[in-house]
Amino acid sequence: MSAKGKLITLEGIDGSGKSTIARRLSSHPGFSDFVFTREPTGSWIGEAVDHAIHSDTDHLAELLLFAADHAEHISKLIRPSLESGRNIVSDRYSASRYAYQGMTLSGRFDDPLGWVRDMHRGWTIEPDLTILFDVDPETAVARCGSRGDKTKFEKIGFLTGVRENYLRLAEESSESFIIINAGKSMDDNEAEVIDIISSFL
Ligand SMILES: Nc1ncnc2c1ncn2[C@@H]1O[C@H](COP(=O)(O)OP(=O)(O)O)[C@@H](O)[C@H]1O
Ligand SMILES: Cc1cn([C@H]2C[C@H](O)[C@@H](COP(=O)(O)OP(=O)(O)O)O2)c(=O)[nH]c1=O
Repeated sequence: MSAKGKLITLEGIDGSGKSTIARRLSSHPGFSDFVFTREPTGSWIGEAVDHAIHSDTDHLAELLLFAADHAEHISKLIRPSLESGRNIVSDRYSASRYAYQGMTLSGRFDDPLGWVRDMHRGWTIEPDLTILFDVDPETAVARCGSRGDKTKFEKIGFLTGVRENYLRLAEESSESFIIINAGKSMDDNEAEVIDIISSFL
């Protein structure tokens, strides 16, 4: 039986440049045997999530859709790929929920980030490594300026809170988080991420 694969996740606020790097890695020869995936997924539940984030859906309902998409992602792709020894890079994963829904649900729970994290316990698969693309929200929003599929989350004030949540997560799980300064060029970000993943594996 082959050894278990590793789960590496890319996280950060909208416009931090994760998807650009995921796309570059997926065509890099050193990553040809990796599984590349993302959340929200392309499943029908992911489509429902997409509907939620482009409307004024109740925030708890929205969290539960994201979580349902995560459960489907784990059972259909993440667990089988890891068990067959494949390494995975996922553009967003559970920490997106802790950071974003930790913001949307503020006012509804005393510690929304902690509440959302707790509701994943017992069924999620924790990443082996999370690379946090840290960038200031002004830069991130400016980068997103021209893109057509803007979500309701791409606002400086909101993303400032999401960034704080990510930094809290990184501090609380420092053994599995690496923070990069994603304000650099795409080439520099790519080189740094390749270095991090190569030394991790
Ligand atoms: N390091 C960078 N410097 C300048 N622009 C960038 C950089 N990384 C990504 N971009 C641009 O910013 C926008 C958002 O990037 P994207 O990778 O989709 O971010 P994310 O997936 O984190 O939301 C895209 O138009 C992309 O071309
Ligand atoms: C996975 C996930 C994403 N999100 C947010 C982050 C994004 O604003 C949006 C996903 O849209 P997407 O177009 O995938 O954004 P990006 O290119 O920045 O990754 O949903 C959550 O709020 N919770 C989650 O659990």
